[in-house]
Amino acid sequence: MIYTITLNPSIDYIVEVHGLQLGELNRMTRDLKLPGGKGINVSRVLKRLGADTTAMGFLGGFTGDFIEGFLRNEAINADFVRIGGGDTRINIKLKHGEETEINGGGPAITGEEADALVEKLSILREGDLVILAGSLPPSLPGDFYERLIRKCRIQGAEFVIDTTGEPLRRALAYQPLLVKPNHHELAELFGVVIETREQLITYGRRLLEEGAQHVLISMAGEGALLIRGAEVYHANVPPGKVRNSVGAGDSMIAGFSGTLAMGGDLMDAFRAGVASGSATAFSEDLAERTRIEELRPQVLISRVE
Ligand SMILES: Nc1ncnc2c1ncn2[C@@H]1O[C@H](COP(=O)(O)OP(=O)(O)O)[C@@H](O)[C@H]1O
Ligand SMILES: O=P(O)(O)OC[C@H]1O[C@](O)(COP(=O)(O)O)[C@@H](O)[C@@H]1O
Repeated sequence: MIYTITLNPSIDYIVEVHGLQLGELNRMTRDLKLPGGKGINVSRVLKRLGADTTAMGFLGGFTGDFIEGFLRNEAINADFVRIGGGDTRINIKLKHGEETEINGGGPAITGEEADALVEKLSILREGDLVILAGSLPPSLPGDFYERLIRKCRIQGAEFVIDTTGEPLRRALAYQPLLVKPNHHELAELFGVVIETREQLITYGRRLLEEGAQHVLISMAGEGALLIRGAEVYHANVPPGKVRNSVGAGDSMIAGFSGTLAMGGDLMDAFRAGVASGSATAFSEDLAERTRIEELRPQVLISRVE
């Protein structure tokens, strides 16, 4: 069974404004509300790829109700801790020729609510996969991901983690099946400027040395690198018109992890990851299966080292 954990879900409020004028009244030319947060996006894409998951994390208020209802409509199992201290955040995705994102901090979560989520993980069994993804709401302690990971390990489950900074760093020692920084997050993690593919590989390898089993470095329209042991592979992205890159990284994690979990080999997983990421970048909402299947054969993988 695959579980996703989103500690800080969101409603993604996608707003399009032509000719945005700061300091003036602007009218939306289009808007759309979607459930968001990294683990929730992974659950939605995995459902489309034919894998059932249970989505977990924290939800609160009317925004939490919206997300639960949306997941129910898509027949995705949800087992969230309901919080009393505020509404799940609303993240603004402003399309004005470019994409500008304004993400909320997140509601207050009490110690008891945090404990309740850890307790829910007692359901995990050997062979399960847990995908932990997204930012930590500010009210949770910095080591909360580590607490969840320790619980996964005690229960015998594998885990994937997609977060940034110190929580990602600390997760490495527990040997995640996959980490997927984008090129900016990798540079930020090591406090360096990265300008070449060689530098990406050097710092990607450090994540392996610190414990990760596989490292995917996503580079938006430039494709991705996969590092495992001494091997390094590059994948291009297929051609297409970019409509919405929000959720592209989450879709990549879903395609990669889902393929491995369903018994596919590493190159199948890499190809599915890139095709899923690009299919989302070329769609309004997250990618549909048909689009992913259409792009899959167009992803060309080459061994770099
Ligand atoms: N502009 C794009 N054109 C084609 N594919 C894209 C584009 N942006 C993202 N993707 C696909 O999605 C994957 C993840 O995107 P990226 O933006 O690097 O991740 P994140 O959303 O985590 O920042 C990329 O490796 C690629 O396969
Ligand atoms: O938890 P964070 O880092 O604030 O990110 C949350 C945001 O990331 C998303 O999950 C999209 O992530 P990606 O574009 O990296 O795939 C949005 O749905 C959400 O608004």
